[in-house]
Amino acid sequence: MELFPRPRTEIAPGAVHVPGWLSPQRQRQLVAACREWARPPAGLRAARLPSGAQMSVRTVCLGWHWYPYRYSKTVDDGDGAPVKPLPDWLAELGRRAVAETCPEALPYEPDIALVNFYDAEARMGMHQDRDELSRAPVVSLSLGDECVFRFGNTENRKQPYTDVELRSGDVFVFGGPSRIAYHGVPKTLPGTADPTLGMSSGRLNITLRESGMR
Ligand SMILES: O=C(O)CCC(=O)C(=O)O
Ligand SMILES: [Fe+2]
Repeated sequence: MELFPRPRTEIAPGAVHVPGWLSPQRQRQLVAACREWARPPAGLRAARLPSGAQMSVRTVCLGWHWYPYRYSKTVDDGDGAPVKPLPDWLAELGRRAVAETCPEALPYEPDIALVNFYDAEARMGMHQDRDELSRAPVVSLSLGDECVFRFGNTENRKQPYTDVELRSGDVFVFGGPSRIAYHGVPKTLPGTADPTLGMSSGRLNITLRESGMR
């Protein structure tokens, strides 16, 4: 229980942070599921950017495999295996998040999940999520260690932006005028996770998206 419950906040038009949205039981279920998804084939790996640099975040994809800067049904930049399916229960969870934060975006049929794992050193630079054809909202679920999530503007990586603390169980939905806002994770706060969650260390983030592709 939070001594001072964190309020639901609209960070920018169309960008809503709902703290503590996932029950502890649901968080444990998601952590266990991520552990399964991370296994090969088509398991967890660090994507390589066009510059040649490897991302510090490791990712496993469901539904469609993302690599800089496109989607595929197979892991073209890795073992070549078919991407794992996105389970209906996870799409349903995304739908519930949209229904509670931006019902005008319904119906919502996410067919992509990117599962990101951050160790203590991992970060994600400011970027836009714009490899999807659909402009339906992105639903972001956080598990494990807290992080600083930087949510910016649609023009560039710089100010104005807002730093939001995302904790395990929080949902952050961005759509509408904020759908292609720049965002990133400048740092995580190692050691802040609840030990009963089933993760010894690190942070997991799941983003659900609609591809607009067939
Ligand atoms: O880890 C996060 O909270 C954000 C992840 C993200 O922006 C992405 O996967 O595109
Ligand atoms: Fe993103």
